[in-house]
Amino acid sequence: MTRHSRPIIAVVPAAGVGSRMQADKPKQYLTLLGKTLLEHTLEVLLSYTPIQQIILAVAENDPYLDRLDVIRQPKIKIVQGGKDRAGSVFNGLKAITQPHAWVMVHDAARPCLTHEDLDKLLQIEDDNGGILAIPAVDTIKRASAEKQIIQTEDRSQLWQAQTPQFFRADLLYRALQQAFEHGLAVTDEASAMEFAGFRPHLVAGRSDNLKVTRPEDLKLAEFYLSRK
Ligand SMILES: Nc1ccn([C@@H]2O[C@H](COP(=O)(O)OP(=O)(O)OP(=O)(O)O)[C@@H](O)[C@H]2O)c(=O)n1
Ligand SMILES: C[C@](O)(CO)[C@H](O)COP(=O)(O)O
Repeated sequence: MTRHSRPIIAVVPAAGVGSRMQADKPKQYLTLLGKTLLEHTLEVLLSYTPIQQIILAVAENDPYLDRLDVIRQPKIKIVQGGKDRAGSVFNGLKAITQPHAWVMVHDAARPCLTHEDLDKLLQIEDDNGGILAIPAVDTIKRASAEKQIIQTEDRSQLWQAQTPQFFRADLLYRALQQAFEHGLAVTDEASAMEFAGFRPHLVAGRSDNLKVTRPEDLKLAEFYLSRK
């Protein structure tokens, strides 16, 4: 199976409530430049031709999804999300039917992703897979439970993980299963793959591929999208 012949499937976890956003609806349905955050994210993936299918994991009884025309695109398949992000991703993986597929897991909350970064990720072809990430640019502090700064970390080898995270779908499925069985708290796919013994590659991404998480992130994301 060469790099160019493997099926590429995107799994988009979009079943969160966005509690840190403190908004009146889940953040993926907040509007930027006249479209929801989810529409922006899906449009980036739909327009990236190497992606053959998008599996979208949404909350059970999501009352917003049906209002979006984009979800009726034939490339998009809807599945029910899980109790946490990893559960939503796992449900998405279960819906992949293509043998030898590779999966790009991308947060619905990251609408500013570029095809330029996707191209970089697509260069990965060994079973370790890889993720977009940015090197730490601030001084990093480790704080005690009382949030008192107790020490400064060496940031020279620290990176902030982003998404997409790109792996062979079958290997990621098994790695997540193993992580769940061992009660591992999985906040990204790479942590499950590392637990399974793989060494995912770090691919330097753009710092504007932010995850919209807190209220102030929305205007920043809108600014980045306006420059596209
Ligand atoms: N049970 C969940 C929880 C999160 N997500 C998705 O995972 C992505 C990244 O998670 P995060 O930014 O934490 O989103 P939320 O969990 O919605 O935010 P919060 O933690 O502030 O509630 C988001 O696109 C979110 O919709 C998901 O699919 N299923
Ligand atoms: C997957 C991720 O975006 C990589 O940084 C991050 O772990 C998601 O964390 P969240 O708390 O679920 O937003």
